[in-house]
Parts: sequence; structure tokens; C-alpha cells
Amino acid sequence: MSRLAAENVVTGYGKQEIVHGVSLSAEAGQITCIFGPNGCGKSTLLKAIAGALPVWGGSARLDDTVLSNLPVHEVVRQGLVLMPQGGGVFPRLTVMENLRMGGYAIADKRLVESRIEALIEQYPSLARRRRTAAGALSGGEQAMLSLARALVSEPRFILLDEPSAGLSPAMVIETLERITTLTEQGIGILMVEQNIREAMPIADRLYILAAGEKRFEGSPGDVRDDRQIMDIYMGGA
Ligand SMILES: Nc1ncnc2c1ncn2[C@@H]1O[C@H](COP(=O)(O)OP(=O)(O)OP(=O)(O)O)[C@@H](O)[C@H]1O
Repeated sequence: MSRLAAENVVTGYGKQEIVHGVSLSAEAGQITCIFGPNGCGKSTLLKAIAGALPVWGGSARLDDTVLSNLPVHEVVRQGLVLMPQGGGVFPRLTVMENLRMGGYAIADKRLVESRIEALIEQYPSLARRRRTAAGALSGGEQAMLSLARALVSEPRFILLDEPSAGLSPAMVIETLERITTLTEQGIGILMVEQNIREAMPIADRLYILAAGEKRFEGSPGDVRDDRQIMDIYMGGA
């Protein structure tokens, strides 16, 4: 079983250190959630693990491979993709063009096309709108497109930054259900979520960050009640 681990990761922007030495791990076939108040460094940590930001100290590794400071395409080749906040679809590109972007690190373009064909069958609303510009899709369809695009490289782990943000309540449920289905295929999910109420029931393991530090680590069953989470959010432990 694959394991993604961050060990004492330190990172930030410019001279500003945002994440002050956070360790966490995520297992294949499980959903690991990172919660925490706005601005505490969740997205920054996710980006550092995915190679989108330099790691100043510590490391991220996927099994025995150190990912820290590898170029993003190499991180993707190692089996890890980041779905950024807002999905990161290219609004002017069509559905098919966006999906092809998911295979940019794969040299064999015929392989990319055959993977896309297999994937798109599982997303009927995308299959019907192959030549539609992604910007014309609904928020829910864009969320599905970014998830499908992440799958083109057949990752072992997907890092999701607030996949439910901006979605209608029904789409939040559908998106989280899709994510749960991915774990049944053995994919590991490391996910930042604001929507604790919806995400907690599907989480196998959770971490809470505050002010760039880890404040809680455990299973959802270890959380006594909402009050405990609020206390951690407010800076206690
Ligand atoms: N590109 C950037 N340049 C400089 N500072 C940044 C940048 N992106 C984020 N920050 C700052 O880093 C801190 C952590 O931001 P981050 O987005 O990681 O928090 P977060 O926990 O994901 O919050 P949210 O839930 O609001 O997305 C914030 O103070 C933010 O202003």
C-alpha cells in the first residue's frame, strides 16, 4: 500500500514563513482531511507537498521517493496530482482540451486519448459537452471536469483543495461521493475542506491546523464533539 508523508514541512511565500514544520501521512485507499481556520496555511501545505511551492525545510515523500522540490511534472509522474482551489479548469479551453491537459506529463498521446475516452464514459454530462468551453459549464460540471482531469494521469494520490467550495448542497454531496468512489479504486485522497460537517463522515483520518501548526491528528471517532473542534480552531488543543 502506498503512503504519502509530509515530515516537518516548512514553507511560505517570499520571506514569510506560513507552515512551521507540519508532519502528516495519508494512506492509499483512504480519505485524509485537513481542517483549520481561514488563512492557517492549509492550501500552502498542500501546494508544497504537490511541488507547486518550494519546501524550505523537511520533506514530502511518496513511499521511498522524496517529492520535495521536484518539478511538478515529475511529481505527477510519481503518481501525485493537485486539484487546486476552484478546480483550476481553463475556461476558454473545451472539455476535451482540459482533459488533455491532465495528460501533459505523458508522452504517449494515444494513451492519453484512450484514458480520456474510458474516463468520460463515467461522466455523462461531460461526454455530452466535449466541445463546450469549460467556462460555459455549471459549477458542478466544472468540479467534475477538474476531478476527471486529475484522473487522466492515473494518480496514486490526489490532493484536493476545497473540492466542495462554491457548489450547491446537492453537488457537494455528489462530489464527495465521487471522491469516496475513488478510494474504492485504491487512490489515496488528501483533502482540505471547510465543509467539516459533510467531509467528516467520509474521512478516515483528519488533521487540524491552526496558525501553520498541527493542532490535532486522529480519526473522526477521536473527536469528542463540535466544541472540541471549535476550541482547536480558536487556538487551543
Ligand atoms: N501567493 C501568496 N503570496 C503571499 N502570501 C500568500 C499567498 N497565498 C497565501 N498567502 C498567505 O498565506 C497564509 C495562508 O494561506 P492559505 O491559503 O494557505 O490558507 P488556508 O488555510 O488554505 O486558508 P483558506 O481556507 O482561506 O483558503 C495567509 O496569510 C495568506 O494570506
